[in-house]
Amino acid sequence: MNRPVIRETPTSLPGFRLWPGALDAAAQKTLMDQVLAAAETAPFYRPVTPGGRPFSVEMTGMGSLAWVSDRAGYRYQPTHPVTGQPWPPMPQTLLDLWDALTGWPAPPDACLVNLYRGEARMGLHQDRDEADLTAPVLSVSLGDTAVFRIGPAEGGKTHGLKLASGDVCALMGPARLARHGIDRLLTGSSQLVPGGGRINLTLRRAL
Ligand SMILES: O=C(O)CCC(=O)C(=O)O
Ligand SMILES: [Fe+2]
Repeated sequence: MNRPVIRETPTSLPGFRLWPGALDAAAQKTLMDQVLAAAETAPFYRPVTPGGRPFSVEMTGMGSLAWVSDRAGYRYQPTHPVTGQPWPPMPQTLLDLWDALTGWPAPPDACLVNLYRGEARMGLHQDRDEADLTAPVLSVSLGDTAVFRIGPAEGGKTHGLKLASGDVCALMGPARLARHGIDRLLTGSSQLVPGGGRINLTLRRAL
């Protein structure tokens, strides 16, 4: 993978960091191919909320753990909930990206892969199922541009910004528990995802 672009967009939320175009077209394609290869053994599936409502997003995972949701709740687990098999390994390119951008001394152990198609969205939430809530969350966008919404942990005003293919952002430090979600996709804005849509990779330290 090419060295990430160090250009960074300042944002009004301390600890929220955005690297527009961190992955160039070639790096996006390489990563897309790695995700598609992983999805051959760990297929995308549609989780349900603890209340039994299907997510509009389909998910899979990579790494020793991945986040799952079902009637029993939210958690990280070492196996795919449908196949029962271990998650495929996390590509080295993602481990390198984590190092380069977060500088966190320990590697991520979990990569959640979200697939958004059509009207799929993700409601405002905090990422707080991880053991150490001081470790960063690093998020990579591939495919269609999405309108991402983010605001302070405590509530109050949120703002929307576009995340395009190749953009990388992080929730770190004072923004680690920021509320965030995906309002909608700009459908057809990219051809990277076969069949259309957007893939988001979220690297975290679960344990
Ligand atoms: O798709 C995104 O950019 C956000 C995903 C997210 O917030 C999550 O999976 O927790
Ligand atoms: Fe999240």
